[in-house]
Amino acid sequence: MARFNLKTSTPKELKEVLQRPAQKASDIMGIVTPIIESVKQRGDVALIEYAEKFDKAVGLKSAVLSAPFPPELMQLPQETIDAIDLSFENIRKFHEGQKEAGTLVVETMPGVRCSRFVRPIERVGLYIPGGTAVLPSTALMLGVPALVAGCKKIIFTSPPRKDGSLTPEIVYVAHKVGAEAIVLAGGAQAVAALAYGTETVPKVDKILGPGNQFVTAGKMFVSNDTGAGVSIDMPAGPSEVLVVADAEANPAFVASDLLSQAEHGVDSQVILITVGLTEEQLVAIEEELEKQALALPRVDIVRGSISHSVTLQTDNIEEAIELSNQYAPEHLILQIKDAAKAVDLVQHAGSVFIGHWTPESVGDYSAGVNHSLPTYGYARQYSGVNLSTYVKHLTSSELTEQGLRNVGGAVMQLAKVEELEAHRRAVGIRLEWLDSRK
Ligand SMILES: NC(=O)c1ccc[n+]([C@@H]2O[C@H](COP(=O)([O-])OP(=O)(O)OC[C@H]3O[C@@H](n4cnc5c(N)ncnc54)[C@H](O)[C@@H]3O)[C@@H](O)[C@H]2O)c1
Ligand SMILES: N[C@H](CO)Cc1c[nH]c[nH+]1
Ligand SMILES: [Zn+2]
Repeated sequence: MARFNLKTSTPKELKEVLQRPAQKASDIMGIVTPIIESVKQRGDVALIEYAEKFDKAVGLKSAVLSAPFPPELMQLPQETIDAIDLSFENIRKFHEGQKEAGTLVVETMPGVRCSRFVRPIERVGLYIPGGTAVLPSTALMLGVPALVAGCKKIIFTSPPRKDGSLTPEIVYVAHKVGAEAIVLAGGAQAVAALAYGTETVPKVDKILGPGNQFVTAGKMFVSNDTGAGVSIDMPAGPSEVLVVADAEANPAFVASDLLSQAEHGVDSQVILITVGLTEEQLVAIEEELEKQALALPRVDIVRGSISHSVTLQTDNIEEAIELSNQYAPEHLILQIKDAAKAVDLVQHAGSVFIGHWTPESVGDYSAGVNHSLPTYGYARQYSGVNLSTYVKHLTSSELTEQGLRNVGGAVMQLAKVEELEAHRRAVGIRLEWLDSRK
């Protein structure tokens, strides 16, 4: 990885090296717009055609597999079932813990009661990536909170395999979370099917899930189409990790964490920020990186992602976290002395992994935190998927006669300022009625 030193680099240089590779790509919208239009116009036929074209899936008779899912489609080794079940439970517990205590009620003035309460989003479409790697863990990360939140209709979508089938792990998770159907489609076409509906794909209210640039662009497109009436979770694109390591960090652990995200795709990006390391310590990490990378089955993908990844050298933790905040990584790993304390300095990150015994992989699969997180620097303004991603907050107001007397004057005055006479009268007519009874 190319090295840069905070002391000798200009702010312009730093901005440049911290740019995401995906942001350098051009005209993705130009590619996804005709795909979305085609699904809108031609429905299932288009889905099946795109599955043949992009996923090389043959023999697809239907674009949808509906529940109840046949047991033969979810045959799995017992150790995989056990791993899914354990992860399911941890994810369920953590998201269950996020439930709000109940209705929030505030009496803003005597007789003026304002409340806020929660309702689940009824129909959710969950995108499970399946291009370079099939990710049943994402099915867990998206499906379990939907179940906990009480969403009525859960629809999965994932690219089919070349023989037109789905991986049994995804079918098993769909069954466990009570999904109604699995759409056999990936990319922007899957997003379009969920947003507009087709002959067999039910339209949903919200689309969630990570994916490559085509998926992310598709989600952005449909969420901007007021005719679609669909929202999205966030832009969750190519995986990224930023590791902060000081002299206490084990070079082998640091390298393994960088590689765990580098292997996702050539457009993944991994950043290492070192704190006060000697040349010898830096070289030790670089050597580990090379040694471990060469032993990986996905070494070619790693070569691609490492080619646009960098090491930044700093002198202290404050500088390191400041740079990390500037980058706003999807995952931030702190392999430093007193790592838990440094979390106070973190302003922008999707999910933080604290200390030497917390590899990011535990969050990807089984710890309980969600792995569907904002990338491209959107951790500045978006949260990762969590229970609130699946619900809406409604508010209510309830006034007594006294309450209307207390607040009515202000309402009438502001309505007058805005020259909205009917608004003013809706209050005035009631106050007059109350006065007439005196
Ligand atoms: N941010 C997160 O929380 C998070 C979580 C998990 C995975 N990820 C990321 O999700 C991504 C998954 O990407 P993936 O590619 O493996 O799977 P994917 O399912 O997102 O994309 C595969 C689909 O892309 C479409 N596609 C491929 N080439 C195309 C082209 N030339 N034109 C139009 N459409 C095309 C096809 O329809 C295909 O089905 C990875 O980058 C991974 O790092 C992110
Ligand atoms: N690290 C990915 C999120 O960026 C999620 C994942 C799934 N499987 C393995 N990892
Ligand atoms: Zn991962």
